[in-house]
Amino acid sequence: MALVEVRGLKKAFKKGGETVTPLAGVDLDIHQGDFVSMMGPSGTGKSTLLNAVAGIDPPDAGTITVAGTEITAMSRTKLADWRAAHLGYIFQTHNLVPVLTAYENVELPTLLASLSRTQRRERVELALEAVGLTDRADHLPKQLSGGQEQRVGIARAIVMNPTLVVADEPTGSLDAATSEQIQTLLVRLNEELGMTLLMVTHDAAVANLAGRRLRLDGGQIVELPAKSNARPASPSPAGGALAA
Ligand SMILES: Nc1ncnc2c1ncn2[C@@H]1O[C@H](COP(=O)(O)OP(=O)(O)OP(=O)(O)O)[C@@H](O)[C@H]1O
Repeated sequence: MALVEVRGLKKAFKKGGETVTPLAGVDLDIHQGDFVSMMGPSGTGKSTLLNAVAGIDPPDAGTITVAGTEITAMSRTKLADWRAAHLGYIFQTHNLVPVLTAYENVELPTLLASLSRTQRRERVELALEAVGLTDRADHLPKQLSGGQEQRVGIARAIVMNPTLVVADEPTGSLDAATSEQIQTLLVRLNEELGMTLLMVTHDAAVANLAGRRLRLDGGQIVELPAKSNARPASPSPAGGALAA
């Protein structure tokens, strides 16, 4: 059984007098340890699919099952609890709370879980270490570079050792050098920490980091052939250092 099973997913929006149908019966399997990228024309529905899989925006029809739990059958309240425990979301812009330090921003998701102070501290320290920012823990977002802010956002996404990490244009607002740092980090999350990643990007080079590349167009998913220079699928077990 795949880690994520999407079946017959449909979503339409009314725009003016028209109906747009970004998802017209999408089927998709994502396996444990996959790094999957998704490209496609602007406005085609990539974020709509990502947000459905993330349990943020429910579909009109179809089912999404993650690690055996059908999230499309959950109430809004249960879904919020599920997201807190199982989902990491990496945004295009980091969305850090400006008055909190890097440490406190990463700590936020842990406050929703029943963890002791020591367990919380261990998780936050591991996540900051994973993104190479241990020495910036006490800095406010305005004291960090754009790349460091994005790394804090990534640490916050992985601090609960999520079942699935989704990323919507994670390098979209970064300069080329900073984008490369974040690309390296995404590959490490997958290869070294065994995280399962679903990433939307407009950048073909970033999409090519992934072991599997998808294209969403006309409401359907197309699996692109593996690139000859693509990295092999990661064999590493889920959890890695953050599993503690
Ligand atoms: N809440 C909404 N209400 C109405 N229409 C919406 C809503 N959300 C998305 N849409 C429409 O659905 C379509 C798909 O949007 P979506 O943001 O998923 O595309 P995308 O592929 O992620 O685009 P981009 O690459 O530009 O980010 C677009 O036509 C968009 O305008």
